[in-house]
Order: sequence, then C-alpha cells, then structure tokens
Amino acid sequence: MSMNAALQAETLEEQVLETLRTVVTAPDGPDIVGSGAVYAVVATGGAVRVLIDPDRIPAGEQEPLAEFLTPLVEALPGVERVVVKPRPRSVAQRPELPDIARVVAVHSGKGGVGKSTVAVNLACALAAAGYRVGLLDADVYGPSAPTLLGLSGRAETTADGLRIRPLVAHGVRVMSLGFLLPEGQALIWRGSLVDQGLPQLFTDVDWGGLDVLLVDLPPGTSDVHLAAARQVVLAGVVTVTAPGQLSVDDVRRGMEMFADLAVPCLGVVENLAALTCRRCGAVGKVFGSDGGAGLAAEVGVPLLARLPFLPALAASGDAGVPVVVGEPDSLPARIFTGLARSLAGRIGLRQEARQSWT
Ligand SMILES: Nc1ncnc2c1ncn2[C@@H]1O[C@H](COP(=O)(O)OP(=O)(O)OP(=O)(O)O)[C@@H](O)[C@H]1O
Repeated sequence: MSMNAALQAETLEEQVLETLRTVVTAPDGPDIVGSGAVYAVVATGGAVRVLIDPDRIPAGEQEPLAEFLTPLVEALPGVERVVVKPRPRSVAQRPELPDIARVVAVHSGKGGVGKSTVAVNLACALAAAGYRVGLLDADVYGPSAPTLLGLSGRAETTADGLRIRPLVAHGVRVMSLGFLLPEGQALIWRGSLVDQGLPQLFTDVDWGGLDVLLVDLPPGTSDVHLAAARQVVLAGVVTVTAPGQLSVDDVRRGMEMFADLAVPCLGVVENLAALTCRRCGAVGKVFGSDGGAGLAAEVGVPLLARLPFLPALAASGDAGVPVVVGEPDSLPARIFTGLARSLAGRIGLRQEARQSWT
C-alpha cells in the first residue's frame, strides 16, 4: 500500500462517522453521533472500532445496536473488520489536565528500539521551536530520561509542599520516577503502585502551563499503559518501531490496545531503519526492510520520520546532551525537527510559537 493509500485511510474515521450520523434510535431523536451515543471511532487500517457510550445506550440495547451498525460500517470501502463495543467505563472519567493543552504518549511494542531517544529529542525540538514542553518519563521499569538529558538529583516540592517541581533541561520540564527514588535504587511496580503512583506523576507535578506534555511509556502492553490512558485524555500515540517484522507485530498489538481505549495513533517513527557505511556511503538495511513504512501504510497512519542507525545519536545519549541540542545542524537533529513539525501539525498546536520554523 502506498503513502497515498495511507492518506486516504486517514479519512476512514470521518467516513464512518458520516455513516453513523444517518442512524437514529428514535424517529424524531438526534442521530447517534450527535447524541453522544457513539463515544469514539478509531480505525487502525481496515479494522474499525466503534466505541459506544454505555451511559447513553442501556446494556440491553447495545447488542442489537452493534448488530445493526456492523453491516453498515462494513459496507464502506476500505473497511475490513468492524467491532462495535461499549467503551471501557474508566475511559469516560479521564480528567483534562489543567494548563496542559495536549498530552501525547510515545510508545513502542518492544524495548530498546529507541523510544526514549525519540521522546527526549522530540521534546527538545518542540521546545527549541518555542513550545512549552513537558516530558513525563513514565517508563516505570527503566526510566532513562534523566540519563539522556544529563539530569541527576531529586525532585523537590513546591514552596507550599503540595506539589512536585519538575526539573528543567534544555527548556523542557521533566519529571521521572528516577527523580523520586534514592539514586541507584530500583522499584518494582506492582498493581496498586501503578494504579496510585502513576496518576500522581500526572497530577501532583507543578507543570505550569504546557502546550504539550510528552509521556514516555514503557514498551509493550501492560497495566501502566492502561493506567496512563485512563488517567488523562491522550491526544494520541507516537509509535516507535524498528523495521523488523516481529517489532511490527508488537506495534500493531499496542495500537489495538490504544484503539480500544479510544486513543488514536498519530503516526509511526521508524528507527534503526538503515546503516550507512562511513567509508563508501552505502546504505544497508540491518533490521529488516521497510517495516515501519509498511506498517504505517497498513494501519493508515503517517510515517512521521525515519532514522537510520547513527553512532552520533548513541554517543549523544550517553553524554546526556540530546543531539537536537548538541548538534542542531546534524542529520538526526534535522530529522527530529521535521518530526516535531509534523507532530505539531497533527495535534494542532498553537501556531504563533512556530516562528522559528518559518
Ligand atoms: N538511530 C539510532 N542510532 C544509534 N543508536 C541509537 C539510535 N536510536 C537509539 N539508539 C541507542 O539505542 C539505545 C536504546 O535507546 P533507547 O533507550 O532510546 O531505547 P528505548 O526503546 O527507550 O529502550 P527501553 O525499552 O529500555 O525504554 C540507546 O543507547 C540509544 O542511544
């Protein structure tokens, strides 16, 4: 499938909504989209989820409604599979965080594919463009933002003692579990800690006003992801993958999980896409070929960026100075700036901060 097809598929959710707007549950009543009975429509490629609001459609009416809607949506071109189901109850209770315009998760199906590197550089690129940016390192099993940003020490509380003050690096306000634990101490997060601790990382931090809060989630699918998606209204997820087929399958699972929670995938970043030979300049595909691009097209989301294997990127991570800050004219820095620009457009960040891109 080409990128054109991917772009067309972007409108699939709108096409589905348009069809659902023709459905009413009572002769003179509002349509099921206008009445809020349809909570969200999320399409991952040809697979469409219609999440209905159980507060508006009583339990006994949900199945007949699903049976009625399924063939209607299935009949649309490009639709391969339809699931109509109630949204999880917890999803409706998500609070909007005061003073934070957009919350975006950065996720990967597998560990070690460069998710935190992308999150940190993306945050710095957005900050360099004038946006007010926060980075919440919610990778509770292996917080790496402190290392990648060269931050150490512990977070302090605000003067009134009620909230936690984020640390600041390169214009990005940063909060990580790493700032709350005594140095070198690991913490095993189990159910109740995830349920209680993670929400606090969102709400008890004195973020100040933010245009965007990036949340670096752990890889895979776990309670932490569910807790995050239930805790805040996520504008969407940026999915980082290496090109190999196995990573891609993991990514797909992650996207399906987020779709069930009414969180759309904003696009894919393909990392470690190729290795450039320093002597002859030849480009070799190390970890499989075009998995990220193929995946993006298949699930109908844009390929936001492709990063080859770049030793400079690994070195900058080890040095604690993101490449976007340390070498702003380098190839990886330019790729991250392009990624930041695409993301800002996708989530509709305010325009006036973008002078430095024009
Ligand atoms: N394109 C790249 N070129 C070279 N090195 C890279 C690239 N992307 C990431 N790395 C390096 O790979 C290692 C893993 O990256 P990172 O910690 O960002 O991965 P992750 O997916 O967040 O891992 P985890 O699952 O542990 O959270 C780091 O040492 C990083 O510097």
